[in-house]
Amino acid sequence: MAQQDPTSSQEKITLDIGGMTCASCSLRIEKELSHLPGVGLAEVNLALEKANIVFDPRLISPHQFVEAVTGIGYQVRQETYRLAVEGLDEVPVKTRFEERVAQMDGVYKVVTNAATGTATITLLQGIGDIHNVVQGLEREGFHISLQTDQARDPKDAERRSALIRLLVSLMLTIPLWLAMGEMFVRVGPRWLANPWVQLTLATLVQWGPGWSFTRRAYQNIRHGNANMDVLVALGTLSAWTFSTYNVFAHGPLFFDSSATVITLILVGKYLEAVAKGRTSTAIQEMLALRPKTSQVLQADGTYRPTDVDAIAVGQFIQIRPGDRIPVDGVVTEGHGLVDASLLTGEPELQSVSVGSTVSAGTIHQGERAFIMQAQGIGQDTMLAQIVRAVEEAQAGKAPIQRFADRVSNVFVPTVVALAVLTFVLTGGLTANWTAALLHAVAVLVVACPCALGLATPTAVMVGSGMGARYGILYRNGEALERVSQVTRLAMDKTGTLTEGRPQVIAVLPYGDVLEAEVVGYAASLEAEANHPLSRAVLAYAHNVSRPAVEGVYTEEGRGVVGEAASGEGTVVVGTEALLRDYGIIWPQTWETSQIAEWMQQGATIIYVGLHDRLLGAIAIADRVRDDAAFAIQRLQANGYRVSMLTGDRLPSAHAIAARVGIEDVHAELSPTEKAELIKQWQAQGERVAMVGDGVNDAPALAVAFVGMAVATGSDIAMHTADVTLVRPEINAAGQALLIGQRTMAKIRQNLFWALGYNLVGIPLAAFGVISPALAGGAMAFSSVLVVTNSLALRRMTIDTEPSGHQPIKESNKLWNV
Ligand SMILES: Nc1ncnc2c1ncn2[C@@H]1O[C@H](COP(=O)(O)OP(=O)(O)OP(=O)(O)O)[C@@H](O)[C@H]1O
Ligand SMILES: [Cu+]
Repeated sequence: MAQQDPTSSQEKITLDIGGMTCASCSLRIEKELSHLPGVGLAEVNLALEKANIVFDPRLISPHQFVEAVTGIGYQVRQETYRLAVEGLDEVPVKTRFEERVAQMDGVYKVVTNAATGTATITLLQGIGDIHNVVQGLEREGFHISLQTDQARDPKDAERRSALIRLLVSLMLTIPLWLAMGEMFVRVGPRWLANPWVQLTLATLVQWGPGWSFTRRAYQNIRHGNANMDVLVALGTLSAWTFSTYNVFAHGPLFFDSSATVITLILVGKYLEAVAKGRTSTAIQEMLALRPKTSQVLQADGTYRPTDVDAIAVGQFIQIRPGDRIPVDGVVTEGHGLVDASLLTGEPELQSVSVGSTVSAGTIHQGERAFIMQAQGIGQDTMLAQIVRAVEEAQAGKAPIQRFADRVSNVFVPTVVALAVLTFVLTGGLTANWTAALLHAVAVLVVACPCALGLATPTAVMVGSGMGARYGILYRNGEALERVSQVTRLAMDKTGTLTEGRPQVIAVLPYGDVLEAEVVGYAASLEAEANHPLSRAVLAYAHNVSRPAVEGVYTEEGRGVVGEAASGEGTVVVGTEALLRDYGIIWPQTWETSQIAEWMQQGATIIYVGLHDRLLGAIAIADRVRDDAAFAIQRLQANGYRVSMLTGDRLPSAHAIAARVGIEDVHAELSPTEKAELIKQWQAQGERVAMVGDGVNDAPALAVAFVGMAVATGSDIAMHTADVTLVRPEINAAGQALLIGQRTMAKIRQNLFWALGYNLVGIPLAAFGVISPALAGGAMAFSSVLVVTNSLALRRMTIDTEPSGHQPIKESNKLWNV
């Protein structure tokens, strides 16, 4: 596989695809793209209208993707911008400009006009960002102004023209209904019954608003594909052709059928598009969290409103009460009260002061303004990362969809065959070829491949959007599906069940060793390590002198080792076993009762040794997360087995486990042993979700059926985890499982409905129980129903109280100093 070849480079792009009507379309595009050279993976999402492509940029360029997609009759949506460029009338400037622009990310086409001094740049939607292009060009020394700031969303235009088509179609069809009614109830003007009037109206519908179906059907058939349009076009065209023939042959007319089917399907498709648009509201809401302008410090010392896109790293920004924070950064003056609920789902306001980090998209709810300095802008902000993560999850396919894809692949040909069969059998048996044709037409238009195609992706979109609202990010549709099957949770102790902000609570020097010596040596080593325990030691040792050490390295899950620069020997900090391994002689009787007592209270003990001498021990305690006990109890009440895995000693582990209500404790595990244990459980048929913070549990996260990473700090780019919990709460793990279950239930419901609809609808149509017009209406609304059903997921309540159980009300204070 290309990804495993170290010499190949992989890039990923997302294209916006237009013109798809059902799963046959998305599968066809997928096939076309994945057969291109240099493409590793191509996934096309029908609901989002997006194609995700992983490719090797040295073998293929995005231009070829666009050609491939348009070549089989679909469009890649583009955005067009006009720029005024200074000096464009000089040939060298013009040439250089064209060269530069063409090389920029996402630029599909550039057309310059020397006479007007303007350039028209076409960007591929989803890849190109006009602000980046403009900034890049300005860095190259061009003087540019953007004339149309916001490209019109091509989807809006599509939707508008769809609405116009549907209204035109409706206006032309209503007279046909009246003509129909006239035959029965004798109302309405007589001339409507005139065959020529009917022919005119139906022809206008068929070749006006209905042309889009015929055109796309033709394009599909020409490329060896059969999609929904083929069914609609075949059905309506045969009704129309036969009626037209009958105008001359004086036979029965059923122009109203073809026109009604077209009108109803246009209505259905329009409603479907509107509903599909709503499945991504979670992301749009998140993007709207960014303000347009903010108060940025100018050279003259005043704060003035500045476009958020123009904020640079290092600039100072004034955040007034009620302001939205524009970029990621750190507070440099004053303090604030930040509401991050829309970003992470965390309901409580966080108070921030000088040195605290703040994230773009959060809201300042305090009384007074504070000043922050920009650190992360644009695509680097946590908000941007979250949005990207959600978008990626939404675009990917859940495994359950493969089933729908398989059905879709043969769906249209099967339906066409059934329609032919209906025509031949009904005609042959009854000799009524008019009825035979009507039945066949009904079969063609009642069959709905779109509901089947939309069943999974719309639910995945709404589900992952719901997750984002609660600060739960699924890596892809597969992760969403997997969490629904979890049977057991393995919880890491440090940083997961506890807050991951451990503090030194006591130092116990051995013999006549000085406390400063114990702390000093420990700090020298810990300065080079990256472990929550290191931070605790360093914070405690901030005014203790640290002896120089060399060649420091980390013994994963055991401690840190180095050489004293003074030549006194090896310095070791970590577990008792580690110190023994390095030849430190353990004193027979030494304060063991004191240490045991600390461990009983949940503290972690680390030891410090030099050469062969024990210098002492440091006790470090971490607060248990506020909601841990409640969340664990809730998980257990919901039937999950919960276990604790830790590298720490058993007594300390038991102390914490008792506090949160976990009975199954596995202590003194190395990172690989944690992974082994999970493998063992999985071999016994359990599906394990490992919840960890990514420090020393990456192997376990990787082997687990589901890896859930509790995000620490502002780095949520945890690409190895299936689920990232942005909100630092254990309860989020349970909510992640719940959202997965609900989403999968919704998908099953959708698939059941979509399949059942076709299984019932097609026979009914074949036996003439439903007329073609009714069939068309049913088909249109069945897909609307599927999307609406997915949207109902948004109303799911993720309550935070356990059902029937009271949260344990126990003091969370770990240490009584
Ligand atoms: N940087 C370090 N300094 C000192 N001791 C360490 C260090 N890293 C690990 N240790 C020792 O090794 C033990 C196991 O470490 P490990 O990182 O595997 O687990 P942990 O952080 O205690 O807990 P958990 O496994 O729950 O995350 C720790 O309890 C500690 O005694
Ligand atoms: Cu349909």
